[in-house]
Amino acid sequence: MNHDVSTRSSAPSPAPTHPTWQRLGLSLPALIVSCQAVPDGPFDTPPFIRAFALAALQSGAQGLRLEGVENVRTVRADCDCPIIGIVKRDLADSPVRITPFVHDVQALAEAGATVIAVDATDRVRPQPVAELLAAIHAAGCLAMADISTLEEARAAQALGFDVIGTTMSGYTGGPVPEGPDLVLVQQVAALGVATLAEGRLNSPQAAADAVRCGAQAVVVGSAISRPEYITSWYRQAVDAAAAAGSSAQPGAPVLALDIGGTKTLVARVENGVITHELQFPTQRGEHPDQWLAQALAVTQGWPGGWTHVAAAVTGVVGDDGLWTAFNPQTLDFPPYPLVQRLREVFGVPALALNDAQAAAWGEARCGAGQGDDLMFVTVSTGIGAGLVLDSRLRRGPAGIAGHLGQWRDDAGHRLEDIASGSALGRQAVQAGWPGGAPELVERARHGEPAAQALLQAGVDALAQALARVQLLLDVPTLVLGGGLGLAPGYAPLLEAALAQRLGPHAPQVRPAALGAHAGILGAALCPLN
Ligand SMILES: CC(=O)N[C@H](C=O)[C@@H](O)[C@H](O)[C@H](O)COP(=O)(O)O
Repeated sequence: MNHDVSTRSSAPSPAPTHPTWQRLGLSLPALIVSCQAVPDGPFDTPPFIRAFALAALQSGAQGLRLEGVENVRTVRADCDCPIIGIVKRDLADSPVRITPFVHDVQALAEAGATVIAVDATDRVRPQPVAELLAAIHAAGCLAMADISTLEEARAAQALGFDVIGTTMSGYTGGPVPEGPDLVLVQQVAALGVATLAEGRLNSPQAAADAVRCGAQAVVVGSAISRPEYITSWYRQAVDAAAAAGSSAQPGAPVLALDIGGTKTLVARVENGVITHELQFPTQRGEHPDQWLAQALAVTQGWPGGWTHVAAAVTGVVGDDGLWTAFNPQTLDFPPYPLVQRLREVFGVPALALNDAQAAAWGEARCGAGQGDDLMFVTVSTGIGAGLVLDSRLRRGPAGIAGHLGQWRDDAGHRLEDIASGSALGRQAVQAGWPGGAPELVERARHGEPAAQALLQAGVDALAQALARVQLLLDVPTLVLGGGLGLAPGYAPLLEAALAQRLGPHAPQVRPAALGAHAGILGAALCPLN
């Protein structure tokens, strides 16, 4: 049976640009399935490896990664697809396991491997990586470097490897992380090399995230071809669900974080009441790992413990827990697996959501909108919103529900760039009022026509957007928060602008009741699942 898999992909994909992908005949992004059995487990024989391989190729995989010369030879007899071959050895004098010897390279090439992968980590090894690379190329194969750090990726690129995989990240010391190393995927892709994400892509979502982070191909192994691992993940998940069900009772203590563009607030919340809290500047330019490390450090001595950790953050958090910046001017960082890292750093179950969404939930549960469906709108540095509809917080699978500030008017201006506190502050300074937005509000209150006109223009832009939301959703209550939203005189202006557009159908405008704590309380009161 022949499998010309290079023509099998039905997914629309960009033309392969990197020479490696062209030589392999892969359409991108490519799914490569690693068919490796648990050593000495019930599937650890060439016929089972062959069956996994053929099943994968019949279902959308374009290539395979196989361990062992016999397995490569057996599968090659049945398919023409690219095969990444490796040999694993447990050596007494080196931690390197993947294809450590030149004779392994030669045997894999002879058995039919297209690509040969070697461990290219910076560790003690029996034969230099450069010798293995030369042997791979001499055998007419492509060379893949399995690396664990950006430095190793750079070294492999300099040596002339054809493709670099993040395979070894998490396996060179210390506990193995729960999820894939998407930061490394992103860093390697930025080098401009053919980038293959590999390691702990244990869900379709994780594989898709790796592609979003720049990988042109993904290797998925255990989640497809190690039923023993898959079974144990299910076992752990159902056990954890049972444990969370008993611990995360309403009122149980929660550690809540609110990570904003300028400051991070951390608090322990029990029964909806803040028992401890602390604030520190968000170090812009640092990696999100640092922000979590600082939150962990400052909460270390707090008594009472917590059942889980909940984060409200600026930006977007999707269903998969991946955190991305929506407006990099507010806070910029690479896509970050926030929920997973919270779990790892704090050692307890975790959830995360957008800060305005969290504030909406906080106001709905214990603030200005108790019992009502509502729209929460914060007019502050930016403009954000959150929706509680039919008593449920609407986040959306991508996490973008409520990102009102990102709306653009007909001229292409983003709402928060023309109507937020910082936008009006900039306009005030341009008008000659160095006190920015607060001075603008003050001058408008005292009847200065120029200040009134500026403020009114911002209010009108927001009211225009809110009127459209209202026509779509018919929300009875609009809870208004944020520095500018709560400034004296702002709410009546907005109310009037809404009434002008919606008449009796305008929502009732109420000031937010929880102030700076809305996000942290909302996150803390969010159900864990
Ligand atoms: C570190 C190491 O030895 N990785 C090996 C490399 O071939 C395999 O055990 C992995 O299964 C493979 O990398 C795919 O990863 P995952 O099974 O997590 O999808």
